[in-house]
Amino acid sequence: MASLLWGGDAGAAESERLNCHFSNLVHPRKNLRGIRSTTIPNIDGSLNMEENDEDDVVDLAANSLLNKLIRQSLVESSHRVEVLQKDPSSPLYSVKTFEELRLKEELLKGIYAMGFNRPSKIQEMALPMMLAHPPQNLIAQSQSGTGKTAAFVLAMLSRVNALELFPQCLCLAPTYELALQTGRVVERMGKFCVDVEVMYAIRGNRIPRGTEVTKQIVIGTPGTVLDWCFKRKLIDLTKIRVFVLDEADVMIDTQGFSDQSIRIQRALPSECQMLLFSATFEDSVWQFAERIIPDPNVIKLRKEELTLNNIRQYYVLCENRKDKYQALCNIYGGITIGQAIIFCQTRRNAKWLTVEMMQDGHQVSLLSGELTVEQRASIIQRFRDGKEKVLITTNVCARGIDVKQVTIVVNFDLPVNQSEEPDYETYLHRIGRTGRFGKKGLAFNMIEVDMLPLLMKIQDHFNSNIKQLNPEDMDEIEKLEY
Ligand SMILES: Nc1ncnc2c1ncn2[C@@H]1O[C@H](COP(=O)(O)OP(=O)(O)OP(=O)(O)O)[C@@H](O)[C@H]1O
Repeated sequence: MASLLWGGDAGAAESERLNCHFSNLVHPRKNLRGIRSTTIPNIDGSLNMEENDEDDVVDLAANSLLNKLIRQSLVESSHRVEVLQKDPSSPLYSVKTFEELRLKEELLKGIYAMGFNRPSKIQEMALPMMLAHPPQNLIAQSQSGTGKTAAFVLAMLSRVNALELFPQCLCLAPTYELALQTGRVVERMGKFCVDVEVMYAIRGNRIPRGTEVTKQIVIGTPGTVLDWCFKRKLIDLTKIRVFVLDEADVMIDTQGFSDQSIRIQRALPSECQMLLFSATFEDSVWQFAERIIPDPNVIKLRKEELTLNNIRQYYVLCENRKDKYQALCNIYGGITIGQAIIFCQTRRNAKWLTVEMMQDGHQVSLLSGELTVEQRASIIQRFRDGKEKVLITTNVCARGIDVKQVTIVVNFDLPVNQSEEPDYETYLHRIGRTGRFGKKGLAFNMIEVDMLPLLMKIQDHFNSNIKQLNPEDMDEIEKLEY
């Protein structure tokens, strides 16, 4: 291991940590791409919040990491699986137990030590294909949290030869932090695999030219991996047996990563097993997947259809921001609220509303884009645990984050795009936070008069009925139920 370090400085300590043999990786407190870390707002009443009028942009990589940090267990998917097998006559049954996969004893021990009892839906379908002889290529899509990482980690750990001291499995992830998360799964699942080691090809882990890399599994970001393979010649791609492209949807969202991944893939031997995973499957992801994975089996979960059918939508006409706040208080006082998420368009509005509500004695928390991912994860966790009943947020929370007990969504500001037109997708995703899994939900839109035409467009677009509510009419408000 000493040969992999580059001196006795702080960097060496970092490198030592990154190259360790399944040691406990400490997650470095770093910010993700696109997340500004300047000031962290105090939401404890002592408000030194800097005024920042920026809209928060949705960062796919940050959302993906956030989901991993707050997820405690498998997301049970009830969606239909579609399987397109490369060779339909090949007898690749799905499996119901891990034993049926004839995994190495030490892997079964690792799986059970992680508390897994049986394969998830995606694992049930994908593992027989991934572990088949000869190895088969696979493109797999399944929503976030359904067990994809565990599936391909199992495939990598099944195929490594601990006695051969060179990289045999290569996994590309879109960010430093996501690579570390995958590495942790390799560590935990491979806990009983003696002499199997993982190495991180990520920025900051600088390895001297000519160093011999002896670890069998390399996880990294495309840029650094490319550098290690072609410039520094640390990895011999012709010896790679399993190539994994994780989070393909996030990957193609990042400038340059598709091309870099394709360059790496082109240098792999034809017998290398190629696996691609993605939580979503838009056309662009599909086109990329087909370019990079030759002759694949395909597993897809049908998309979750977000609908507005079981959500009752209302709007309240207001003169200004103060007026909107008053209406919100009336609604809040008039009905029993489980938990509510309130969306604002800008950070400035979100902060203003947080202060107002706190001064009125409400327990609220604020989630906006300048927080680190770890801070956001902890806020969402507290909200999930019911420690706060109201979460005020910008668009950072519109997608992907699942808090089941939310019964009310408030659009304190309507979502609009840069051309000042309604942002229908975001509306659907915001409102879709409530009324999930057949439960009923309520949505309120606080509308200043000039925004009314936009609300009407939203109503037409979704062909749904958004009813006007008089915020002074407490009788009517009290009759609302969900
Ligand atoms: N068969 C299983 N039984 C029980 N828990 C599981 C099983 N497979 C995975 N998990 C757990 O479920 C959670 C989600 O799994 P995993 O991270 O593999 O999902 P994912 O689909 O890769 O998510 P993402 O799209 O965010 O990458 C993790 O906490 C993991 O430990």
